[in-house]
Amino acid sequence: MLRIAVPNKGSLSGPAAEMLHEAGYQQRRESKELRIVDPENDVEFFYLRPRDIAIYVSSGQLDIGITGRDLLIDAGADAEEILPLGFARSTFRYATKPGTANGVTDLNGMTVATSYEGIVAKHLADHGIDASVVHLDGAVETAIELGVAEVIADVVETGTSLRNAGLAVIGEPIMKSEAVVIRRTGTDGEEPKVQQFLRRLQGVLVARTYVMMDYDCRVEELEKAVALTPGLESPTVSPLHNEGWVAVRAMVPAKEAQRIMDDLYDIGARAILTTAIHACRL
Ligand SMILES: Nc1ncnc2c1ncn2[C@@H]1O[C@H](COP(=O)(O)OP(=O)(O)OP(=O)(O)O)[C@@H](O)[C@H]1O
Ligand SMILES: O=P(O)(O)OC[C@H]1O[C@H](OP(=O)(O)OP(=O)(O)O)[C@H](O)[C@@H]1O
Ligand SMILES: [Mg+2]
Repeated sequence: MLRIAVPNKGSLSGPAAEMLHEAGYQQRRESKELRIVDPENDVEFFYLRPRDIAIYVSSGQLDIGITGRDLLIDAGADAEEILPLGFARSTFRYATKPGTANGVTDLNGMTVATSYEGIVAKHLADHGIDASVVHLDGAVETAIELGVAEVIADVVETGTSLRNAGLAVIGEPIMKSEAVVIRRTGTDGEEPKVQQFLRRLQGVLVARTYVMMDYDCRVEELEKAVALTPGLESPTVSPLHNEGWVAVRAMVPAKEAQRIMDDLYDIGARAILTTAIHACRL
């Protein structure tokens, strides 16, 4: 049975449960459940603190886990990313009151407050900066106002928390993060159960980002039309009863669907329609 760690709380837990549900896996019914077995899919889910997931996976007790890239790196555990999942996107950045510093090279001798001590200590060391790091559990934006630090390093999503605290980011992002699937470093990547789990999640990602597009066009315009809708492998082209016309079917990125429909219309395609993809195996 595949043993999988999933976040039990915080920004990652809701979207992770939703994605697993879309991939056909049973999920817990109430938030106090710490572990459930999904016998039909031969999987057991362990609901753990997102920050701890890399540690459990690196210990070898659990096969794979879902966590944030930033949390994985911060843990410094023996685990590696195998599939980015496209949700819980954020950047990790330094921020100060305006006028305190302009970038990491100005941080010598300062104190940096953060919940991600592993990332920050390494980043400072990599840049040869001698600064102190104070570990706080959360709400680190307040640390500057209360005199605990001159600088913070924290997750930034919309930037609202920083603005509310009168802080501004400095320097380049330390890293970009999103939810990721992880496994113990160096484990067998070909394990069929793991591969099947990854294929299911990839199927959800594709179903979320692509739509199916169908249209009719004149044979003379087919090459131009196919250039607009190349599909993943190649589009399906079927003859129509009316001679000189074909029907074309291809997957297109959902974000570009409206523009592609306009372009197809302009070259004479008609009856252009899109349908949602519910599930997929590439
Ligand atoms: N607005 C956000 N706030 C916090 N984390 C976010 C946000 N957007 C994305 N994330 C990602 O979610 C993960 C942090 O989740 P975690 O559960 O540890 O903290 P949280 O969502 O702040 O919850 P809590 O503060 O209740 O512990 C990180 O990978 C982080 O990059
Ligand atoms: O850029 P934003 O959209 O404002 O999001 C980022 C903020 O959200 C998180 O805090 P959270 O609310 O989880 O509280 P915490 O700091 O106590 O974890 C994070 O630590 C930042 O403070
Ligand atoms: Mg938080």
